[in-house]
Amino acid sequence: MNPCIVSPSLLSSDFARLAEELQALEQAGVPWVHWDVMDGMFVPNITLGPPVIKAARPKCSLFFDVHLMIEDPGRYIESFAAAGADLICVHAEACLHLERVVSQIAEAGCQTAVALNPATPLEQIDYLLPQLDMVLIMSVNPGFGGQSFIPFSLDKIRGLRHRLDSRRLGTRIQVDGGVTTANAAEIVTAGADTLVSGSAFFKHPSYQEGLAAFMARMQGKGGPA
Ligand SMILES: O=C(CO)[C@H](O)[C@H](O)COP(=O)(O)O
Repeated sequence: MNPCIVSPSLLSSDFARLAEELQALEQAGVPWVHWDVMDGMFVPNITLGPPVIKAARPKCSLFFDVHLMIEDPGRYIESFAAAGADLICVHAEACLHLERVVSQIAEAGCQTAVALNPATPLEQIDYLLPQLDMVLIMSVNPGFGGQSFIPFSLDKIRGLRHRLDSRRLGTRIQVDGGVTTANAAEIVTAGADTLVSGSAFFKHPSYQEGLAAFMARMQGKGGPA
């Protein structure tokens, strides 16, 4: 399994102070940040696009984990890559030709990832697993922060961990939605190595504390929830 990573979801950050937020996260030792890109079509919410990511890119060296919750994302892969994405994640449900879009991400020089909504079965990406750097298991229906973790997601994480290990694949398993310090250990025990957290992470008085609390839980050391 890969080393555990926390990727705070910027959806819960202060967008009016985005550059300062990124710098504070970097200083706290956070390795990745998760950008939630929403188009008001694939999900019932609208957030940001390539110009915001491009403006943020020179402000920090954080790994930009870009989650596209948009229809037909193949139209925008090169724009997000040029804006500074390190990893681009597209939804299986949003792509008519998923293999083509994943190849497009790799050709654009980014790490590749596919997200599955809670009700989408793992079988949809079986053939693609060797081409993926990461699979994102959505543990809420995408669109908004602050929702509750859907319990059957744990079974899905276990199923994916089994599929990856039996094929000796080092693909990361990311989990997004309702992830807190109270359930982080259970999610990692199920097989995930990359946790996205928005509301639970940003509620910590300092990002250093937030990161320490999540890492302690992910490494099975307990600590305050
Ligand atoms: O993709 C998302 C919503 O679609 C967010 O990344 C996710 O919901 C994070 O927020 P929280 O940790 O508060 O659930």
